[in-house]
Amino acid sequence: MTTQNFRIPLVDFSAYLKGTEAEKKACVAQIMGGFTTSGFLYLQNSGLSPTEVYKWSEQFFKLPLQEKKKHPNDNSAANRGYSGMGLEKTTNVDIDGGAEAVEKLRAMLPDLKESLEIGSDEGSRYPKKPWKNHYPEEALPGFGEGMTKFYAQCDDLHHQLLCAIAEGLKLPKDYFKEYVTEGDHVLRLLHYPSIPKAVLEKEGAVRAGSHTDYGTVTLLFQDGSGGLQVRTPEGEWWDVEPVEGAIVINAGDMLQIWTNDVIKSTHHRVVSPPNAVTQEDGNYSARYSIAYFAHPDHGRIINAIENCVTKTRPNKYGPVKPGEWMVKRLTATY
Ligand SMILES: O=C(O)CCC(=O)C(=O)O
Ligand SMILES: [Fe+2]
Repeated sequence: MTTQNFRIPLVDFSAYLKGTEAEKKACVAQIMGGFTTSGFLYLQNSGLSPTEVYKWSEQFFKLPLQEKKKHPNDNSAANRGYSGMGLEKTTNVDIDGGAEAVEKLRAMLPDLKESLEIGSDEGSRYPKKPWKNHYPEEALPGFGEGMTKFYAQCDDLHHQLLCAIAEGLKLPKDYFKEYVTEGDHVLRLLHYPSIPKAVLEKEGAVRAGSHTDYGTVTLLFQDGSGGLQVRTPEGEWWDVEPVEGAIVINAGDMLQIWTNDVIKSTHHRVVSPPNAVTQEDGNYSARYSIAYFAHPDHGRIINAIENCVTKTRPNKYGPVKPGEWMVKRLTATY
């Protein structure tokens, strides 16, 4: 593949949800076009709105640091709670170099962001887990309820996307369904604080370092700030400009492993926004995003799908346990 056929299609998902058979088929082809080239697409008319969650997110990050620190994300297996500025270093150097390589990178180029990770809550939909979410209910009553609702809505969209992907791979529509029942997904609220222009324009400075995501797909809601970039096969950085009302969807490592590289889990990062207007004080304004990392059930085994393995495309990855993959990568990057 070359940069020439690299694309991030703008997909009207209502064609898949409510269209005729022909419209559905065309929509599936568009989705696969994105996932098999750039690994990214924009999704419109998904029925999902992040407006309420953005409001909660702004309120959460405005809380005093000592309040936020009452809810630390200090356990990679749980992956729930607050991470302060520069704590996580999103990168892939862990895969080859391990935690030590990440540590070196973090010292040089810390990520300029803070985040709150949220997992599934025990209830009618998901089983009990050994960990609980850190909801700042005292400071923000209703926060937990809002997150639980949005988490499930994102999961519904995840299921619909997996059906479309299965169809695109010529598999039964519910092929993936049995692998995604336990709610091992992560909802992450992200805040990239306002920052002096000079800091972000320093050589190598990033709001979030280059990395791939770990799961099936990521649903990414970004505000109008810009700065998200995806890496082309030639190693150039391609702007994923914000499109109002559209969700950015990208494939993660698990889909790449499952499909033996037919679907791409592409490197992406967040840098200084290309069209940003600086504030009067010379700062870039704050950026908010919300990411939903959908994951297969952590205890399952993922192996290459049969029709993605051919003589010319031999099985590249061994069997992988999603939970082990994620903990290994999170342990190194935090
Ligand atoms: O904030 C963004 O736009 C991207 C964040 C991201 O890629 C991640 O958290 O994995
Ligand atoms: Fe990411």
